[in-house]
Amino acid sequence: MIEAEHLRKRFNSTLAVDDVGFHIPRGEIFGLLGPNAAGKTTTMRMLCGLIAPDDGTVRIDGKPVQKAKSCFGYVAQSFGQYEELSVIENLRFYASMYGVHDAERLDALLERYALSAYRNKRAGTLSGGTKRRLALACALSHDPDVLFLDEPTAGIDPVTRKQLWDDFYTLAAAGKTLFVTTHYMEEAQRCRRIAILDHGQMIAEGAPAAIKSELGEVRVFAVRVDYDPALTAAAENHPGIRLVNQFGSELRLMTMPEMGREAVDALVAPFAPDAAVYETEPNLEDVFMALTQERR
Ligand SMILES: Nc1ncnc2c1ncn2[C@@H]1O[C@H](COP(=O)(O)OP(=O)(O)OP(=O)(O)O)[C@@H](O)[C@H]1O
Repeated sequence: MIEAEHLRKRFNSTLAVDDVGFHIPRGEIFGLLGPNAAGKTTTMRMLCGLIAPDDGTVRIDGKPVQKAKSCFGYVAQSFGQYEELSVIENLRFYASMYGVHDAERLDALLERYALSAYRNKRAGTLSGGTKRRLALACALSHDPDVLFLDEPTAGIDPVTRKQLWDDFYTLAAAGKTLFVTTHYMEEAQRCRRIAILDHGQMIAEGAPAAIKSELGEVRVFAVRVDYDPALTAAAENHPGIRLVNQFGSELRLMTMPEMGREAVDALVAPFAPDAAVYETEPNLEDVFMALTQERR
């Protein structure tokens, strides 16, 4: 449904996107993950035809992107609706841009995205979650096959985020293709496939579970210990450790395969003699941090 090949975009001295491509079939939710300034938004804007690539091609449903605009909807990172207009006025406006004047369809969208109660409220007065639902309803007003969502749940609480994701799954199950950029591991984990972008380059692509194999042979140990700067420094300076990451009361250590349990115990003991240490599987955050930090 989305075919992008060898995309490249430069802004003055910054090579924002460097030879990026992917093929995304109908009905898939594809996530583009990367740190700040990795090139996610620039990639998405090229996919939508909002900016032209310096190199490379984009086809949506087999058509060049400029001829496929009615096939997709775009939800920008920042609220793109008119704050002074009411919810229904915004929806009518977006629908009319695509030649849709079907009042029943718009009422159904308000109902579907729990917006009926806010029908005549000014968009600027809505909560963050309700604004996201309005943006989604506007992007879907012409019933597109593809939806581009730029950080769709940034700044949204976990309950509202889950509700939005339930909506995304419903759309994918109905055959829509969703392309999502995100910083959140939990969100990336929900995608069928993801690509990790760093400094404009794709450094990994695949199903979230499969992408862990990009790390090669590593072991991950979790130490039940509160943050201790001395232990963290010792771990960071240890030649057998690839990644050190504190999560609340758990210190995660990604080690080279030859560094085993005894060596981790020996490292931790002088700082936290009673701390429980156990071996675990790498999670997506471990993969993301290791791949992006090592490039730095
Ligand atoms: N219009 C522009 N003019 C100049 N530089 C730009 C422009 N748009 C993006 N860039 C640069 O291109 C690089 C990639 O930016 P982009 O916004 O695509 O990254 P991102 O991964 O979406 O980041 P974030 O997660 O912070 O939104 C950055 O260095 C940014 O400063």
